[in-house]
Amino acid sequence: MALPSAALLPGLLLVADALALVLLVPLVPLLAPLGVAGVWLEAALRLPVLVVATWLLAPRRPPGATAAALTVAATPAAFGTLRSLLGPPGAGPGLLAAASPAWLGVAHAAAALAQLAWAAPPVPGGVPETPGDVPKAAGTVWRVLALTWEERNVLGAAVLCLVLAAIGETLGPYVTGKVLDAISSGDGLTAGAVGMVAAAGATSVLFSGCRGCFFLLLRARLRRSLSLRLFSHLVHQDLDFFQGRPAAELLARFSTEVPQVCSAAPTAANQLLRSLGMALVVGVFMVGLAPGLALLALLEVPLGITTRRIQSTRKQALQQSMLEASARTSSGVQESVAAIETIRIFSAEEEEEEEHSCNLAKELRLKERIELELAFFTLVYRILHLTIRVLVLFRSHQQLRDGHITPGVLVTFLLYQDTVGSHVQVLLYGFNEFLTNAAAGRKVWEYLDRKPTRDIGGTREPPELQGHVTFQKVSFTYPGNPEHPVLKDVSFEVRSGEVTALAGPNGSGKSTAVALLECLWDPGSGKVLLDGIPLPEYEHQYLHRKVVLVEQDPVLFSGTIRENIVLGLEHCKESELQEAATAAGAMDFIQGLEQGWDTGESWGNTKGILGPGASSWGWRGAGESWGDGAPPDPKILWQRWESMVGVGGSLRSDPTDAMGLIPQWGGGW
Ligand SMILES: Nc1ncnc2c1ncn2[C@@H]1O[C@H](COP(=O)(O)OP(=O)(O)OP(=O)(O)O)[C@@H](O)[C@H]1O
Repeated sequence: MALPSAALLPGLLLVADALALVLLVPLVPLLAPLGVAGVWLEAALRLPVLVVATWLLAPRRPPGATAAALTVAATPAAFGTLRSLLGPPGAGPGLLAAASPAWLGVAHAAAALAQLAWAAPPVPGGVPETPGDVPKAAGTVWRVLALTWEERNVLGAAVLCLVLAAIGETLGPYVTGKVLDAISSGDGLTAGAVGMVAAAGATSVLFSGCRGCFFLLLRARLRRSLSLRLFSHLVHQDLDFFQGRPAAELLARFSTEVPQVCSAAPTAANQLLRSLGMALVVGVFMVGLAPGLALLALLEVPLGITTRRIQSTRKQALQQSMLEASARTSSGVQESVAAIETIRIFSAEEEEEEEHSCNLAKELRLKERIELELAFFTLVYRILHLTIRVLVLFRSHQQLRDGHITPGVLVTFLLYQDTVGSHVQVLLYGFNEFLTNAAAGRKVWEYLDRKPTRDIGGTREPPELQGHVTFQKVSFTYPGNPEHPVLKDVSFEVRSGEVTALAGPNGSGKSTAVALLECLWDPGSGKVLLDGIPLPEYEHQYLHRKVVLVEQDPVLFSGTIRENIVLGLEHCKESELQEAATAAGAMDFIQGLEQGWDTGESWGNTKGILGPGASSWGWRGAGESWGDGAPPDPKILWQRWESMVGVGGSLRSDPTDAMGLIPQWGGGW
């Protein structure tokens, strides 16, 4: 049985390293006197050999092979550095090439353990699996950065303000110190000195404000751009994309994930750039003051990064499950609100309550888990910080005793260490948040990657249509139910100027035939022809202006009556609008309304038109008994729920819910 390449990797690295060390033995007399620099030089020389060795595993080279080679090369050097910093006086770092072969084994075992902790943080148990298709979109971080780059003007302005505000902040104490020096040297308080302090303060305040404003603007623009892109992608998807995918799940992407993804880069840039700059500058000062102590103190950075990395991977997994769990809770609420009549008829209120309570409990468990892990990792990080602090104090005590540093240097160093510590904290936390927020967009990117498969690129727009429909040996199976063919070799004709009815038992495929005629689906085999031309050859908008469907349950969009009637008709004239309303018998009813055609600016207003008059239009729920007025529309209830509990949602209209009767046609194309 062939060993997987990931299992081969440690053995291969061990052999390659042993070979490299044999080659390095002649260099030991040159490297040993260099101390810490020597061990790092040795690591740098071993690294290319190790990296080249991993290429031998191609084409099944495991991901992370270069990182493994890097860890193996750096582990002995890092150990040697620590040993020389903390070990007994005179303890050198020690070259691996000069050590006994057992050290090679120990170094590789330590590196393998570090790799294991980095690469495979234990997957949190008891977390509900993500439903349906697991997010696969890769490169979420790069995609967030690419999205942010599209708003580079605003980003540039924000970063410029950030730099100017940081300069103002840094200059403030410096200028204040200079003024104090001038006062103490007897020059007195000059207008110039006061002006400098005021200018530094004003610069800091002004640009801090602008910085915040530009980052907020950036976030808003990113949100608009990503929401728009996602929406236009969704409305062009094939219908099978929407099958079995609750609307609330899709809406959760808009209400939760899009804002989270769009806040990733602005928040990170705002926090991280400043902290990175400050940490680097102060870190350089620390190295200048006491290099040995600085190396020891700065050990906190890689160890902190490792801890945060493990935490981040676990948090991302938990958060993904949390997002899925909230999407499921939302779709449960939406379903219950939409199907309230059915629930009432079956007196299933308690079952629904129970299910909702179960969904909420799952969410709560995940939330608790996230918070517990946060507390645990904060504790680990604090212990790490404290340990490094104690080690620095211990080492500085030795250096003070030996006269390598003065008490003044020690105090300055410890103050710097605090500053760097707080900025490193922000860096690690901010970076972790950035990764988590960027990862929240996996499903959004996955949706954006999905291309519709149906071709709607027809071009025919004949000036005249007879309206002669032919079904030629049409067979069709819904993609969501491939086992159950709905239409098998169906052929019939519908002639222009005649009223034709399709009759058949429930589920025999009447609505499906109408959906095929509306070009909502492509037949699996056979053809649907209009005037002898297959439907896909007609231009999309042209076809849908000519082939019209009146559903049993019309969908009412938010907006005015006028907007609902002219939906999809770009240049509809007033006379055509009135003609359509008169033909539908709705003219008197519309004219009787206080705001006429403009009634229903929002869903709240449409309540007023759900009356006996409206019921003749077949508006759902009209005139039913819901207490003292019109029935509360599920959409309104859902919106209220959304604003109350902070989840996204709206109603899904089932596009296949078509009337099983081909309506009157002929002459009116
Ligand atoms: N979107 C869908 N996905 C999978 N199966 C579907 C879908 N829509 C309808 N079906 C199935 O296809 C079959 C035909 O449904 P269709 O609605 O076309 O029948 P119908 O004759 O119009 O029924 P009715 O008289 O009840 O309206 C049924 O078995 C139905 O369950």
